[in-house]
Amino acid sequence: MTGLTFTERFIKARHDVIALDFKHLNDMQLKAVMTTEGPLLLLAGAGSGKTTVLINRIANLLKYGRGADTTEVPDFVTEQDLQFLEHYAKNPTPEGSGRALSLCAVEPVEPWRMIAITFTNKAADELKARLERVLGEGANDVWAMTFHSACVRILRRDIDRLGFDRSFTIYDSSDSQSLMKRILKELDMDDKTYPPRTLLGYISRAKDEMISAESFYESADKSGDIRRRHIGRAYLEYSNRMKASNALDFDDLILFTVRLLQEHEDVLEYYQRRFRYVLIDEYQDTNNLQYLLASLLAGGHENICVVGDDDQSIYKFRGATIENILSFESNYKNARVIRLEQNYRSTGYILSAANDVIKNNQGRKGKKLWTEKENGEKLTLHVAHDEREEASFVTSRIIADLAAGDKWSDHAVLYRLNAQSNALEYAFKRSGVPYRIIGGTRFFDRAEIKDMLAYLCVVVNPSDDLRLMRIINNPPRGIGQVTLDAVEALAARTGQPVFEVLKESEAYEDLRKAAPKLHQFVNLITDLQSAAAEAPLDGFYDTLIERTGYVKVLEAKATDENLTRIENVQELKSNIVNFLREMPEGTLFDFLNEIALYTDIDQYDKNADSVVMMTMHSAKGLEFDTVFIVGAEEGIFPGVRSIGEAEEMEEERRLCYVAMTRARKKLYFTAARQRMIFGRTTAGRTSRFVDEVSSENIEKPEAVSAPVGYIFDDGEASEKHETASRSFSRVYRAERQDYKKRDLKPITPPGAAAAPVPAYNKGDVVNHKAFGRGLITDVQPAGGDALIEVAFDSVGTKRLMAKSASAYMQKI
Ligand SMILES: Nc1ncnc2c1ncn2[C@@H]1O[C@H](COP(=O)(O)OP(=O)(O)OP(=O)(O)O)[C@@H](O)[C@H]1O
Ligand SMILES: [Mg+2]
Repeated sequence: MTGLTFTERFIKARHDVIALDFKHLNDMQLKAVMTTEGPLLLLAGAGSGKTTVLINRIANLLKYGRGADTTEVPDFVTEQDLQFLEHYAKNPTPEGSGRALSLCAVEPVEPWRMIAITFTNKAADELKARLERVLGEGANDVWAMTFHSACVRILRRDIDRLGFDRSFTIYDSSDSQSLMKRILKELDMDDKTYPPRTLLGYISRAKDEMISAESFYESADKSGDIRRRHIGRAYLEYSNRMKASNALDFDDLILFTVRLLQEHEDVLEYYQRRFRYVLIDEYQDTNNLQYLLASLLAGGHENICVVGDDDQSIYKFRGATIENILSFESNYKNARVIRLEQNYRSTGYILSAANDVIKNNQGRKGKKLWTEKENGEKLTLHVAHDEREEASFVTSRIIADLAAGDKWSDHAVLYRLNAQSNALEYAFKRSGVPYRIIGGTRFFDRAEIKDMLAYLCVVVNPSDDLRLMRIINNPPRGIGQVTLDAVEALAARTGQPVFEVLKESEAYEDLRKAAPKLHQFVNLITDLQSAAAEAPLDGFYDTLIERTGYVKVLEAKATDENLTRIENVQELKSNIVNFLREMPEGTLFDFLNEIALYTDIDQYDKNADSVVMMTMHSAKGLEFDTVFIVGAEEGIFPGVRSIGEAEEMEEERRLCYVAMTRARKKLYFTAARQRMIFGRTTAGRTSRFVDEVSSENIEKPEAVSAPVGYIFDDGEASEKHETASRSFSRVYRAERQDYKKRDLKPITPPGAAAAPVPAYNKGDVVNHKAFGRGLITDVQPAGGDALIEVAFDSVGTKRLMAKSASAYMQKI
């Protein structure tokens, strides 16, 4: 150690000791973990360990404090200590670890001084879980959460400064849409000319640029452009209503937090002082507001670490801008940039295929990932006749993998559009494949769940007009539409929340007749409020069901649909119970907070063994052994709208890159020659992205003959195909209708209709490829097929369709 000062020796020894703790990382990753002070951009490709670095960086800060930037030696370190460290770095022993830690932990950072932001709750949970594994309880105090949850926390504390009440409610996108629909009606605007979704898109973009409703309207008014003026009025009205209901939408959460921090210096100072370290994952997908928020939070210490990949930017349509990542170096003067190039996730063929695709994009920084892994299996392209054959291909591959020892949850099916999940769901249900669908009609989107949540919200915040109007006559209380219109008109005229109008209903001429009923409703809500204050949440939920009579009404007319609804209403209680398990002191208020932030990804519980289905967008950051990218057809993926639009096409290609790089070992592309989607038949040739994969990386069927063109309606499609396809499409539609009517009773594939039902009988012992040995306990004829119930030794009882099951299940 000659030539080095005591300090230099200490710094080196400390570095080496810490490195022992992170020896699972490569050199560049370790460097990123040890670079704790100042702005740092980690720009790296998919699967190169960005998120891994983020987690280890937090672990390092919590355990040792500063990284390689330490310049001071703590007073208490003696020459003897240093010699011990130098020796320990080379020959670590379990006995020495305590002493080494106490010497190296220079300034361990308190967990609450860190905020780590990711995009999905799932990712945030994973972050917390991984931190907990490394650090135990202490990890709980790290703010590891989504942008939205962080904002809710900040706003709950100080939103009164912006003239809102702290008990504000949060509107999800469908709440916003209902509100917008109502506004359009009142403003006499045609929702065909001004689709609510489009209007909300404008509003969202305006918010992202921090253009208030007032100034938007003002400039629209001056412009003389009638359309813009209408949009401005809708925006203005929307803002006013939100304010009156004390409600915030998802964009507001971030916008208001940014405003709060910009307008109130003491609040800004509080957070800037508090958060010494700000870390952000998936930085390529931040929009302007999120960028501002990150900059504000990090403004004090400027210890901001952002990680991202310009090739994975897939949220341009939401206002995300790659600029945020590309201009990081110019925004922060002392910014350091670390690049990672080794991919640890995927096998050689998969990585090489992903590189084949993404290299076709022009505007990119250009990087090439490499892997030490074997080449593995080539990609597979399967071209099916239609979406149902595609689905059965996926099913059979998954079941074959199960037979070979894989788990269901090793498999993910990714699609471009939620609607594509339908055919897959049917196939999975018929074959007993457990699956989890993320997105689509989510549990929380069901009408009955929205009703129950509306009750809960109104109990907490009776000024929430939108939700109150949803439940005021639901279940029916004899309050007619005329009365409801009058109530709303009065609320609008007097500028009061609907609930206040109801309370004084006899004072208004228009309401006098209905006043007793309206009062009953007011009493119901106030009673529920006191019940909520007294009972624990789960007990209160029972009271709510009983007092509102919601379930009783459904029971009175016990159709299948109503029974399912009752089940769902009950199922919400499982959420409450689970919530209370996690947070025993949790209040109704806390529960609603959590629910309001459920995004699609949250329902994906990694512990439950099931195949995961989701859009490619939702798959960001996740990884699976086997990935199916379904619907790889021109017009579906890439979508029609991107065809002929260079920029959009690049975004689709990035999405393809994201999807492909989710796979660890096996990657399938599947396409259908014709497809029924949104009630129409489409036909498209195989996706250009598949063509871009070099032939040495993918196995393709010999001759892929496919029609040219993208979307036909049924008539056109049948002209271009043989008569068979016309009748197919009609049969298929009819069956599908039938299927809907009979709920879960199956549809029969065309041609298979005449196939005999496999002869399974009650009492037969069977062997199923995926589920193993089972005993048939029931057989019921069902629309030309049979619904059989099998008690399996391994997975318990399952209900399967005989025809689908026969491919995987033999009598023994
Ligand atoms: N140094 C390493 N040695 C072994 N495995 C690693 C290493 N670094 C990361 N991994 C593994 O590689 C996989 C991908 O890591 P991670 O999810 O952190 O990548 P990422 O860059 O965040 O990917 P994405 O761009 O998809 O978000 C994970 O399974 C992780 O455990
Ligand atoms: Mg990641």
